[in-house]
Amino acid sequence: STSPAPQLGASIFADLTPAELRAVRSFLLSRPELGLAADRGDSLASNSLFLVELQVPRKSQALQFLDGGSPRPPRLARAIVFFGEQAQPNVTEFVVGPLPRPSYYRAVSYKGGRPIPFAARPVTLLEYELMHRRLVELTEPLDRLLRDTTGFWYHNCSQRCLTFSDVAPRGLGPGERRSWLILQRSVEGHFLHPVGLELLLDHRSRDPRRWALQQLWYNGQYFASAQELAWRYERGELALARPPTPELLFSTYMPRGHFGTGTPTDVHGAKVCEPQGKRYRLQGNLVEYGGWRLALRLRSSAGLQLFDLRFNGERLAHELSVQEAVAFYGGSTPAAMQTKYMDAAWGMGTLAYELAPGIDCPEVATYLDAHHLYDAAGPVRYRRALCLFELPTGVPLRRHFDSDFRGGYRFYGGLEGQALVLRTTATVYNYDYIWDVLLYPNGVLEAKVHATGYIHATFYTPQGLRYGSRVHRDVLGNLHTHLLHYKVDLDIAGTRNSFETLDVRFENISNPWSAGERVVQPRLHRQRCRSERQAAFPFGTALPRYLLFSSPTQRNRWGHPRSYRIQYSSQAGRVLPRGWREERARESPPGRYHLAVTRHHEKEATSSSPYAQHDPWQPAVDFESFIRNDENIENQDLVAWVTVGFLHIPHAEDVPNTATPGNAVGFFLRPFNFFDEDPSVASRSPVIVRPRDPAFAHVDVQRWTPASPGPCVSAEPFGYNGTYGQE
Ligand SMILES: Cn1cnc(CC=O)c1
Ligand SMILES: [Ca+2]
Ligand SMILES: [Ca+2]
Ligand SMILES: [Cu+2]
Repeated sequence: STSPAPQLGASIFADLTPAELRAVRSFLLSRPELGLAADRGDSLASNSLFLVELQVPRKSQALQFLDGGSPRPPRLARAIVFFGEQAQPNVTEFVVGPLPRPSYYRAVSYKGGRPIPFAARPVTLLEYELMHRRLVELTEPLDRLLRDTTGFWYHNCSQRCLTFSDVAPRGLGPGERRSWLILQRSVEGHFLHPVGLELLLDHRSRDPRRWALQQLWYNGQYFASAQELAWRYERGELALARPPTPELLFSTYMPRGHFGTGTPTDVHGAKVCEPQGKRYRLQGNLVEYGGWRLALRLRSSAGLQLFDLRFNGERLAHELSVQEAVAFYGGSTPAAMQTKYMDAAWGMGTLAYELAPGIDCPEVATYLDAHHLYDAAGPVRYRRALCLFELPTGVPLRRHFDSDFRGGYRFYGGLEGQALVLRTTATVYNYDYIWDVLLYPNGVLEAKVHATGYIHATFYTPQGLRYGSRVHRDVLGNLHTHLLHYKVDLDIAGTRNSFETLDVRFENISNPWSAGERVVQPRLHRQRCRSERQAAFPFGTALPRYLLFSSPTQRNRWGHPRSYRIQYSSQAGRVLPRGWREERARESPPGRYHLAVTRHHEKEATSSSPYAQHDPWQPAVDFESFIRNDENIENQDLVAWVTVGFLHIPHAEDVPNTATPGNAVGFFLRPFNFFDEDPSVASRSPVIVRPRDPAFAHVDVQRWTPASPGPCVSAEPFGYNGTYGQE
């Protein structure tokens, strides 16, 4: 587990242990003035503790401690309470401390200090259970219709049951809480089995008896009530959805069909092995590998959060973390057109379910459990929520064959390619995101996310074809844009940095060595961004190709400012037209921008919140306010807010699942004149081969690793000839 090893600096960023989570819960429950219910019972009109997690130390305190001299910052917790019992129900966040024996708490607010409306809270398991119970009652009039046309039903069901997927936002303006629900057959892969009925359930009241269906959509038509729909059915006035055909379940992983070649797939394929053991070190939440050293944790809201990222002892970033994942859809059904998912509100960080060895991570990976106190009466253990492993990248980190162009060579040099992978997943209902951070021994860090799992699908009608592909008889895969948001608090050779872009412009000059001729060629075009507005790059405009964070004072041996570069692998684009009334909110967090560079402020710790999904119109964290004051960003502590993403137009091959190849986006952090040469020269893994005689009959192999790696790699010892020529 990632429980803190207190002697290590990294431990100040370690997630709370189960004992610490329990201590915070007991302390808050013991405060009579908070009136917290010990168990959530059956009522939404109670005061309940929703979340407890680490309150990350302030950056200034953390650095003073990590860089020596100052005492360890107090260990604090963040707690979210739903005050549902009050006349004016609300959500309040608290800081609780000090751990391990808390003695105080204080309410805290987001920048701007706006109270968090009760209607903005995430949906709890209790609310889902109550929604289900109410739906059993409300769908009773539809029993016959559902049984006849789908072969499944909701009311009084023990087998052949229907289930639902709910979409969000849950309304069209602040304070609303009414959700469109997509009814689906409860079979393996139910997300691909919409039955053609969508229901709008108003569940705003704290009293579920007052919850009601406001509208229904059945096979292309709207109805004001379940009774109206049932009545139209009884009278034979409905265009009916067709019952399912008794074929193999198309949404299953069960194999079917054959490949066109005889490649065996019933034996194991290639595997990762560590012939001489692990080369990385994990102590508590501290990871060390190939020059890298960092602290990790898993935030309940958004997941992976790394701190104090260093290479060769030098800090490169204070923080690198996932902030939000959004998916904005289009469609002809009400649920599809309403779907703008913002996954932090669905507890994305807690949705890191068990990783399967050999599939989700190599067998040899190290697996870590996580503990979350999120919508539960105590800490919940998530087995194997995170893994780390050294991965052969399958491509050399660098190599050169130095040909003599006469059938021989002067030398061959190669450095095998490996990276340490930190991996976790988030299964946000239908979708599975695989979050990776890769550490390469040349000082490069890659953040990458793969999308897989089931598409969010709706019932096929011909009108749907404007919004996606028909992927089965009754199923439309709706188009959507995925946006993934990261915070990168780069500290390049110190906390004071400047930001500039570098690209090329073409110059047209007279040719200095041939009078009368012209030379057209690229030259460097450098643009220093002096303020936050200048460093905000909206979608729809070309992102300069080099985005550089530099030290204002330190230069490398060759006189260049020591810099790191952010390099994108992304096809993110706009999800709503600018200016549309919900654009500001719905694209917030920083979904308007490929990149925004802001001044670091403690009050701007995250770009999203668990409340963004349910109150996108007045977001608790208004990212635009981070840049609205257009602060100077020269020689300041800077934070990069990075958005990557892609447009997903589902297609037949998204069945049964979206596949990872081609569905990965991310970014690299790459040194750019930060070092004097490639720091991977420190690796002892290169192999150099030199011919020993002019006939190439013998070679000298120079290496710093054993000639034969060990038992799990082919027994053939290393050999190299290097000559080439006619047979
Ligand atoms: C229900 N839900 C919330 N987010 C998702 C993932 C994207 O489609 C699903
Ligand atoms: Ca600012
Ligand atoms: Ca910084
Ligand atoms: Cu998708």
